[in-house]
Amino acid sequence: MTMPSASAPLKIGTRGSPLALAQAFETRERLRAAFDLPEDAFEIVIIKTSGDDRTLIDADVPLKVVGNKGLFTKEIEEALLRGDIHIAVHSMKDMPTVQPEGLVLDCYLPREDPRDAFICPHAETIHDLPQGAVVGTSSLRRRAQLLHRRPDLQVVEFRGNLQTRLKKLSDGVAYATFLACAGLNRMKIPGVPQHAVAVEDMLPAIAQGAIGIERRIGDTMTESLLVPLHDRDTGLRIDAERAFLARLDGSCETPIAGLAELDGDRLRLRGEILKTDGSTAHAGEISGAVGDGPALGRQLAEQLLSLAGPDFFDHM
Ligand SMILES: NCc1[nH]cc(CCC(=O)O)c1CC(=O)O
Repeated sequence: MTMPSASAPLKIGTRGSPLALAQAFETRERLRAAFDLPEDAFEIVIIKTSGDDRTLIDADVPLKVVGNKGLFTKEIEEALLRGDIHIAVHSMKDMPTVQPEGLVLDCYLPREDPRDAFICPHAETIHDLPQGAVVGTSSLRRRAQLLHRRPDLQVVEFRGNLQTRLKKLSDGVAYATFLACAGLNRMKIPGVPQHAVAVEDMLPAIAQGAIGIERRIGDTMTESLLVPLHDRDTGLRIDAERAFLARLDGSCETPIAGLAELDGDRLRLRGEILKTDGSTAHAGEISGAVGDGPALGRQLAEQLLSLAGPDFFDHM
């Protein structure tokens, strides 16, 4: 196969946020090491997405009103389809369960810590928060899970990059907030008052902590370059979690959480769906052979759907 080179570099498409760039650099480094290539055999191509639009992001409206799935990916996928880039690097948590015609997303880097991080200078867990404390988050899932366990808390909308959010904490706008451990670990920001949240307290978002690499169907050159990058265990876990999500996806506004873990040849999948206000939650788990992840995901989804009943999805 023809290797990428300085005169014909492999073009890596990414958003321009610090986290997205860290993920693109990790992808480049893994490719470079796998094929012993120089850095200039790769070109990082920054693509602006609707999700990056400042007027939308900074406006004081909940993110769900702006739109959710696909918000950060549409323009990048268009560049991929046009052939402007060879691969696109994504946080799998932000990816819809179905890709556009002509694209495939089946290469996953080794997953980072999937847990949420509790960011608070004064407390270590959500149970230590004072009665009625104000917590900032724009995530419907984190809001619902938090209120389910601590109905006394007050949740406020919290947006902006990590630095902005930390400033808001020190300014007293909120007492605590949450971020994904994966993002914090990948950006290697020192001095953040963070504690990983037990998954029993807050089950992560589907695919949290996983990076996926998308390509064009039929681009066999790129396909073979990605072979050594794929992490099998991550793939088995993400396949189970995304099958669970796909079966529930009709309920687009309902907070959904899920986490698959491997133990030898067994896969254990935990899942949870909640009312947005945290008043009700339905959780369950299922175990089976590692290769049966997608079937287990669908089964667990069916289980939770029947527990919840038809009236649960009031936003459908
Ligand atoms: N929705 C934004 C987003 N997409 C992926 C991550 C974190 C990294 C990851 O989960 O891989 C974040 C930020 C956050 O939740 O703190």
